[in-house]
Amino acid sequence: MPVVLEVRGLIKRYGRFVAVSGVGFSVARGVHGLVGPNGAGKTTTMKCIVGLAVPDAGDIVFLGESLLARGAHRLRKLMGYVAEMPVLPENYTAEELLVELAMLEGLSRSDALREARRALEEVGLWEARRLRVKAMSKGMRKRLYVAQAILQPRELYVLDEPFTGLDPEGVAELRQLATRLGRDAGVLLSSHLLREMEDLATEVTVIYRGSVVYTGSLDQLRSRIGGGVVLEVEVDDVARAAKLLASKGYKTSTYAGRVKLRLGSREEAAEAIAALVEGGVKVYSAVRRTLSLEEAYIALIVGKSSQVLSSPRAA
Ligand SMILES: Nc1ncnc2c1ncn2[C@@H]1O[C@H](COP(=O)(O)OP(=O)(O)OP(=O)(O)O)[C@@H](O)[C@H]1O
Repeated sequence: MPVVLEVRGLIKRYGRFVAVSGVGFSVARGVHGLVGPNGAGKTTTMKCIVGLAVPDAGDIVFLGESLLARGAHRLRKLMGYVAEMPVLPENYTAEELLVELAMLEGLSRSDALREARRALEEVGLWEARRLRVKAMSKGMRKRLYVAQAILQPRELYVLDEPFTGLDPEGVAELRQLATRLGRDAGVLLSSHLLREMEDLATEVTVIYRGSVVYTGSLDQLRSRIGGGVVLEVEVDDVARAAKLLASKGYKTSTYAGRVKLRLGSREEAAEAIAALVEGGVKVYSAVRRTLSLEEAYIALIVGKSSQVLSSPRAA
């Protein structure tokens, strides 16, 4: 797969604060997920790629050319960008706005109209093409912003948290669109949820506090960290159960009347339950299941499995 974009040792500071600290990854054709919790540095990295922020160090190589070199801005026409919180002029209709933008990109009026209409159809805004931006819902604005990014074929699409503000239908449509775009181009798509990358991205880069903690295939990431097994036990006294299990060397977390622990083997489940019963704890139910991708992701970014178990939302 040819590499479309290579980010090398990217550093970006805001004053003395280092927001991005030596980030490196490469994007080939297809969808590449840029995943990390809030404040990890996803938007800053993307802004450096699309030229809205100037890196302090490192390099960004796009189609074999450094974007930091003189004159490289012409290459940015080959990138489509969807910002996390787009601002659009309120008085334009969807169609007028896209035609203007396409003409700014150098298309003739008739070509601009044709491409604007195609883009409107692709993002599901055809019916709303005569609606003014000010009358649009958040989700419609988001779709319109996606439309401006696909006005012309690009080599790279940079989509910053594109699913935010979209309804489930909008999310499904955008996932399809991203997959379609990824057939002929690189698509760098950010999210704070790794699970959003399932059945979408083939490659992912996970960043945490400005540094890359994983870059590579989603399958490899899954097999590397996703093989864990979790036991959830519903008990009468969670505090006592947690203390008992801790004394046996288990790392636990508790929530909603349950104790959750990570297991190394099947036998450990039986041992843990036996320890609870012998210790006088009433066990109402016990469920053994594999670690979800999201739990594994939290384990990866936090670097220790005990933190995984403390997240009830991950269950
Ligand atoms: N213009 C700025 N000035 C100062 N600090 C900034 C600026 N922009 C971002 N930061 C800081 O840099 C860090 C990374 O921010 P960034 O927006 O890149 O993270 P993110 O991964 O996109 O987060 P989110 O998922 O919340 O959008 C954060 O701590 C943020 O507060």
